[in-house]
Amino acid sequence: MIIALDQGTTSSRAVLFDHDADIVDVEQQEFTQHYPKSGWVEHDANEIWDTQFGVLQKLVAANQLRPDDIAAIGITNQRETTIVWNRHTGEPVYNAIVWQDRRTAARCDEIAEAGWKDRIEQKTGLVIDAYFSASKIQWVLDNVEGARSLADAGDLLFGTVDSWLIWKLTDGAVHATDASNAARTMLLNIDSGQWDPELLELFTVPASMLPEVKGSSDDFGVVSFQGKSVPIAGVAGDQQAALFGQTCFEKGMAKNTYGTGCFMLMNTGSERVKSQSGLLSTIAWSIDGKLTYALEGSVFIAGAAVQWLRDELQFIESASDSEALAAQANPESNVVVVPAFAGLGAPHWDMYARGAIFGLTRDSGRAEIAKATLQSLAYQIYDVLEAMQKDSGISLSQLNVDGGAIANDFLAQFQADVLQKSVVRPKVLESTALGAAYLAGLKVAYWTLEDLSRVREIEREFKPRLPKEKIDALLKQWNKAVERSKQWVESDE
Ligand SMILES: Nc1ncnc2c1ncn2[C@@H]1O[C@H](COP(=O)(O)OP(=O)(O)O)[C@@H](O)[C@H]1O
Ligand SMILES: O=P(O)(O)OC[C@H](O)CO
Repeated sequence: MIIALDQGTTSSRAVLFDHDADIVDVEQQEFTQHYPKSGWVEHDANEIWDTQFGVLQKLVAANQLRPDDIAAIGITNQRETTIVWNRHTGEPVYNAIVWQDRRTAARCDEIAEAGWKDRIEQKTGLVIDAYFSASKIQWVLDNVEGARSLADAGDLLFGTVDSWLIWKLTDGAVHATDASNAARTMLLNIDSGQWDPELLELFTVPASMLPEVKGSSDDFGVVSFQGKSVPIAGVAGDQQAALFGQTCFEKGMAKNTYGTGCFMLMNTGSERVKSQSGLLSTIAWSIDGKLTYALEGSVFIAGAAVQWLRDELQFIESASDSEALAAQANPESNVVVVPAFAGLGAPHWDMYARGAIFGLTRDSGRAEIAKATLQSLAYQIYDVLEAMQKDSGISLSQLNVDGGAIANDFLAQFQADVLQKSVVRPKVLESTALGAAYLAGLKVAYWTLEDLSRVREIEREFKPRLPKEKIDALLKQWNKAVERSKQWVESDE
């Protein structure tokens, strides 16, 4: 069997897969989100480790696993989130700065104004935005007392969450990442797959802090377990892992994952596609020294908007209750929610947009707001899919979906309506974990690529039901709402 560790934005999961790629068991634990200031989002890196290791131990105990039962471990993770720790003590010097965190927006503006936009896009495939790790590392070095001098002395290490977990699991023996995660730092040249000295200088990051960049199906060291060694053999950023888990192995195949955010990725093969529409070019995976690229549309807030309904507005007790509440909404309601809580990602890229509710009338209530919130996920994906079809020149006939929030049938049906395309939901919604398991299993010859293409099963296909004229009218309102939420906060706020 293979164990996948899926370290997401809101929870840590350990998933056990058998040889048919069926889930045998899942253990999951949520952890604390810290919002120290408006626009800032942090995690405690030790809590990330404790919850991740805790669910691994629970999985092992619940299934009475012995070392020989586990062919390999795969790791997949929330990407870009930045951890800096001391290589001697193992202690993080600051909380993990989460991908959603906007604190470095002004620094990113400065870099853009200094004329770096095209050069950064050419090297990294990314747009200049606080989303990526580079400006976050610089922030830690510039703002945490003593960090800069420790870094200059070679005492600090940087890692995205995968590197942190690998380092902890191997007792500090391995400081490594894979190419798909490295591509999200804004420090990697995605053509060569190497760290880029010019970008390291721009973001003032000493090369000694950086992890070794390995393949996604590779040797990442071993975990000692009951006196034996279990290999860590697969690592990928969660969105690229989901693309792999959905067996999108061929150029032109795409998936969308509905988790905390939404991330649509299309495999573009061995060629990177330059986006004209605000999408990212990124490394999908690196296998046997061969890089595969993807076009990506990143939407920052998706399932997180449902958490907002649950936690801040307290309209529902659990995320899944949003489906029944939305069903009670007045069908004539024209409420539109723009969940730009962390600015807007693709294709708009506005760090200063903020969330808004439009079209409220005296009879708008919880149900109407819940429905509009779920609809906002589908509209955001419509915008990204349009951009992706334009950039790639490929028209998708259907959308492969996965992730926690697409278990919601209202959302899945509305997504099919908005796109006027079928939405195809696989049996295993945990494509992210599955992808990491596949990458690990391939490395240790537990599976072959042919095995993997055979095992994907569809649970349900949602076909469009609403007429195009109705959708066009809804999209017009959505576009108006998005325009009005842009540039809401000033850059110096
Ligand atoms: N039935 C549901 N309807 C709508 N949203 C849901 C549902 N179940 C989970 N979610 C949302 O999906 C997200 C969890 O999905 P998951 O794939 O576990 O995300 P992540 O990997 O980002 O932590 C949460 O933000 C939650 O609010
Ligand atoms: O934790 P998730 O699944 O929402 O994914 C987060 C992304 O990797 C951020 O880029």
